Amino acid sequence: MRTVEEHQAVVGALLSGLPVEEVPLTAAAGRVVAHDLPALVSLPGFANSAMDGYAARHAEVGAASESAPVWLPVAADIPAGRTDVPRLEPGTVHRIMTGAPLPEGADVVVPVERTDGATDVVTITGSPDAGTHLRHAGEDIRAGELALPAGTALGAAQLGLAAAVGHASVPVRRRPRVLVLSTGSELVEPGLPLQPGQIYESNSVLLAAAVTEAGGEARTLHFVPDDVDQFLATVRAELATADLLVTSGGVSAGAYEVVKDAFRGLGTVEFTKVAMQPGGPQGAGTVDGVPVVTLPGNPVSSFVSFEVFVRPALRRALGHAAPDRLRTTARLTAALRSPAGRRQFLRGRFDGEVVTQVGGPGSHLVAHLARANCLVVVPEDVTELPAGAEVSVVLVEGALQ
Ligand SMILES: Nc1nc2c(c(=O)[nH]1)N[C@H]1C(S)=C(S)[C@@H](COP(=O)(O)OP(=O)(O)OC[C@H]3O[C@@H](n4cnc5c(N)ncnc54)[C@H](O)[C@@H]3O)O[C@H]1N2
Ligand code: MOO
Repeated sequence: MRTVEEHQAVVGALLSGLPVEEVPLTAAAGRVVAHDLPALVSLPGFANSAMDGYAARHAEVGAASESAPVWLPVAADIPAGRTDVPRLEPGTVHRIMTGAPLPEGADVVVPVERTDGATDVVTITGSPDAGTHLRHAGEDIRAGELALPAGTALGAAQLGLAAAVGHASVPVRRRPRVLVLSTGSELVEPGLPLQPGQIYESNSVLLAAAVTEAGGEARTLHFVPDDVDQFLATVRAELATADLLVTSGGVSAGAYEVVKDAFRGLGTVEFTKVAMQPGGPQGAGTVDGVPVVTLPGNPVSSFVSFEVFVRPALRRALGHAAPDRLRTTARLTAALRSPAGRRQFLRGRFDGEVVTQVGGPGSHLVAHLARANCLVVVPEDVTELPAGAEVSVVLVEGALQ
């Protein structure tokens, strides 16, 4: 039996770094920066005002108060975007707006609230300290400094920064194209009537969503019954355009294990057992040179196997600096048991402090899975944990929501 880490290494080795493409910022949400991106300009690009008010010399306005106002002529008006800013001559102020370039000679901005707002001669009834409400050139980042290191995931803030420092597009790794194929003669498309003994096919929806969330481009093939020829024909019709094929079902010990039966003959996919639960029966290899990972059919097993093996491999191929989920430790609200010799990935709900198991260990409990926001990891050599014990928790999608 393989350890979790051994099988992670096998799956990880199947996928290599994806080619780099340049995409416009508007299409780059969720992608991963492929090369270090420097700032093309400094931020701020020039000294500017942080407030709407009056650019002044502190020596001339610092003593202003309600009882002893200071009156000064307004020599210029500087809205944001003005490019020809005159120098601030002694004995004058400039009306200035937030983000507008600070005139040379000014060392304070008096907010409009501390004035009468006049545009000819302004009455100043108070002043902040020298240097207040000024933003300095380059205080956030300087031109040439590293803005976004390779491996950064592009969320809202990172995309905003990329634009702010002057990039119109970003180099990112191409999304891996992942084929998803469910197997099982009991499966029926949701929306159609069920006969006794049939169930709705759910793994392809689950896995395709997981692929997308991991940064891949999922293509769901129509599920196939437990028929080796039909399965192989379906796979081969599409495989050439894929970076990875993920199958579900047909890998355990029964009489109709379509995935195992179809791929074992090729000699390029290895079927094995991993010391974990759920997700014991696993397979990985290549078919016609294309990486293939065969996940067990129980929905929770498919989900957990994807989380443990496929997601980190996809994210590594995408160049993520942090391919793994965030983990934390939390205390259990109730005791639990775990089988010896297998790492358990129990479903849990973490509230930011403690964690509660959601449902039992059964890998068919998909409704309970949908209520969980984390996986509680119980090591192979631990069989019992009391309430209050500290456990390792993997925060899966929706954690803390
Ligand atoms: N004698 C043994 N039986 C089983 C073993 C074993 O070692 N010896 N392993 C068990 C474990 S653990 C798992 S996990 C499952 C894995 O089985 P398969 O990968 O072959 O999956 P199936 O038998 O096709 O299905 C299992 C279960 O999941 C349902 N299923 C399958 N595909 C879907 C789908 N696309 N959508 C929704 N539900 C699906 C299926 O109806 C079964 O109930 O084997 C155990 N048995
Ligand atoms: O190991 Mo299976 O994946 O529990 O249900």
